[in-house]
Amino acid sequence: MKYKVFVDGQEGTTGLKINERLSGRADIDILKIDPERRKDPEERRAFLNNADIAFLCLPDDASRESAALVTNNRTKIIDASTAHRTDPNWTYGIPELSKNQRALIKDSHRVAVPGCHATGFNMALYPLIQEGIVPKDYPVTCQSVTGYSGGGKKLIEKYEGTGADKKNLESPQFYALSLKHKHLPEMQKVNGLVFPPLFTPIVGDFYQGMVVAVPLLARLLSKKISAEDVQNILASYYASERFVRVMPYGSESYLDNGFLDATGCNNTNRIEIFVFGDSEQILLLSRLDNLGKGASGAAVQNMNIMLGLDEGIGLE
Ligand SMILES: NC(=O)C1=CN([C@@H]2O[C@H](COP(=O)(O)OP(=O)(O)OC[C@H]3O[C@@H](n4cnc5c(N)ncnc54)[C@H](OP(=O)(O)O)[C@@H]3O)[C@@H](O)[C@H]2O)C=CC1
Ligand SMILES: CC(=O)N[C@@H](CCC(=O)OP(=O)(O)O)C(=O)O
Repeated sequence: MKYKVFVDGQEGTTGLKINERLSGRADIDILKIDPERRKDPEERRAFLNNADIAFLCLPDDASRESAALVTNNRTKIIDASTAHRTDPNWTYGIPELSKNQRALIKDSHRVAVPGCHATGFNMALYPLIQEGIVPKDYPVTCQSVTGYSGGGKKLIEKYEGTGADKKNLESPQFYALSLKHKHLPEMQKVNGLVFPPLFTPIVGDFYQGMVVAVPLLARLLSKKISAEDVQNILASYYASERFVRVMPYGSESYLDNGFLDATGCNNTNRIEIFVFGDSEQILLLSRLDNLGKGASGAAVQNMNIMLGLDEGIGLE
């Protein structure tokens, strides 16, 4: 028996990647909607309700619409958008987050794939909140450097399209300067933070890959702890996770003459967590592929879990 999978948003950046990841699989039958009718709600309703698994790779409003179009209780939905990430009726799709999360995902019919920045942020910070090291009222800040595919077709067109004024795009650019980035609600909720983090993302002139930084001041933590201790804690927290690598403390050998590039996990479902610093300052850095563990890789990992399969099938 093959599982019937429908990708709503099959022509988009995330949809195409999911198709790529699933196309070689003998256990999956991908249901293809006529491209001309891909935005027609009635046609989508038919495809959505015929699928065992429906991936939503759509803008938020269209994702909400698709979720409402599913009227049977069999189709399982995996939503890559921001629409349902803090919705209590949906399960947050980071299986490695805690001991229970994988089981919750397995039993769920509605899984929200986390935002790419939020994935790096949550996976670095959550264990330290759980261990009572970072207090929930800590004044958390986060910086993140990402490739432009994170902005989907519109931002790709801006960087690659003909007629684009490339001059402005040569230097990395700060964005989301309203300080209301769409990932903030999930960053705050997952960790139970009292205050939203101060989050400043930066987009650069490269296609994919990202590094998310969370700096911590040891004197503001709940326990006396050094960067090396934090690395030990994260390494044991994720010790059995195949897609999470907590890099050795002081991992100078993973740097290129002191530089850390954002593309080191590209085309994988891997996340690498680095810890730098000393007994006063601690810097957590998560490196991942925004299109891998930050989107389509995570979506497929969640699907494998929801189908009761080995979660690594089709993932590197
Ligand atoms: N890119 C990334 O790194 C990540 C993206 N995401 C999230 O995944 C979702 C998809 O993002 P991404 O793939 O980058 O976006 P894209 O803009 O690349 O793709 C979105 C696709 O949805 C289609 N679409 C728009 N409205 C409708 C509709 N009403 N019905 C059917 N299809 C529609 C678009 O059509 P058309 O081809 O005509 O534009 C496009 O093909 C977003 O919510 C995004 O936030 C999540 C994690 C990472
Ligand atoms: C460069 C860029 O604009 N990136 C997007 C995030 C992409 C992502 O993965 O977030 P979603 O899953 O919520 O789309 C942004 O920061 O809004």
